[in-house]
Amino acid sequence: MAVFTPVTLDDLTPWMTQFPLGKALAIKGIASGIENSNFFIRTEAGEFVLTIFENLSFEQLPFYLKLMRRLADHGVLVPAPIANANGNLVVALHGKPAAIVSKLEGESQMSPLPIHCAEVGKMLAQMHLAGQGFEIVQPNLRGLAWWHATVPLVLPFLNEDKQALLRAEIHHQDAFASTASYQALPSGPIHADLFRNNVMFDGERLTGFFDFYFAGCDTWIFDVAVTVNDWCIAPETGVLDLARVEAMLAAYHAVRPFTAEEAIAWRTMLRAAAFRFWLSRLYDYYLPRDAEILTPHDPEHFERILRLREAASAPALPQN
Ligand SMILES: Nc1ncnc2c1ncn2[C@@H]1O[C@H](COP(=O)(O)OP(=O)(O)OP(=O)(O)O)[C@@H](O)[C@H]1O
Ligand SMILES: N[C@@H](CCO)C(=O)O
Repeated sequence: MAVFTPVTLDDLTPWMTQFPLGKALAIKGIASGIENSNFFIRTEAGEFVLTIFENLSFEQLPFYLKLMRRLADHGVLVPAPIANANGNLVVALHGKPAAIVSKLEGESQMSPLPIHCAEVGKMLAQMHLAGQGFEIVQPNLRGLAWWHATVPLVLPFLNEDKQALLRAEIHHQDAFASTASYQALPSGPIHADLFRNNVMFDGERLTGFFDFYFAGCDTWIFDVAVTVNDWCIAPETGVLDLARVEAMLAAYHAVRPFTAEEAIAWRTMLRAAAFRFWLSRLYDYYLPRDAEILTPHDPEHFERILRLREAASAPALPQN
């Protein structure tokens, strides 16, 4: 159950009159998802998704909604936010921020083949390029500063071995973040959570990226690493599947060539991407917010991946 704020058709009908979508005809809560209240809605203009944001504020939301609007306008397949009569993309519903976006066709591909990974790599590169020059700068709120704030909170729950791993990795990431190679990495708005459950496919055709609510400004190569660490692994072990890694990286590189600094950063970024989700999963596991996280994700999955990425060299990035 992921509807924290219920909405009925009677609630929706007067609220919808501010949107150019005709009359509201039906509303249905979406069961999956752990962050927000999501609904499929049908209006005279078609099918849409209504989201009520449970944790993000009115101040934070324009970054995400305007970014999605910009990406959609540049031909990147993402849900297009719908503005109300005053041009606002975020409007209060039951006292909380809410937005309507277009509904993507298709479903998540949880057992991707190299062809799916290539589609994701290509669209990810297109997304990075389309985000260049985006006027709102909001940092990745799960970046280095958040890691430093969060590591001390989870350390008391961990055994010595895990504590040592967490400490050593944040030290390694700090050291790399101060290098000239890191400073030279291309950056801009990134999705930052492009897991398989945040992409839709219709067969082999990618129909869209969604769930942009962890997006922020950070290095593009970190976004690639997050994506590879979920799409291109054996799910039980976290070991990289070379055919899928190569398919994703080659497709990305064909649209937006990797730089020499990114090749230097690659292995550290794969570790950073594993570390980020190990840490957030530890935090959600040991310090859950109210009753919202009903089934916390398994932290050990990303601990395993971090250990693997530390121990073994990563497949090289393509270079021109
Ligand atoms: N624009 C959209 N088009 C089609 N389906 C959507 C769209 N947005 C959300 N959904 C559906 O709603 C579900 C939950 O959405 P979403 O993943 O954004 O929720 P969430 O609360 O942020 O969850 P989580 O953080 O666990 O991913 C998705 O798995 C998807 O099936
Ligand atoms: N993708 C995150 C959840 C937040 O969307 C995880 O698997 O830990």
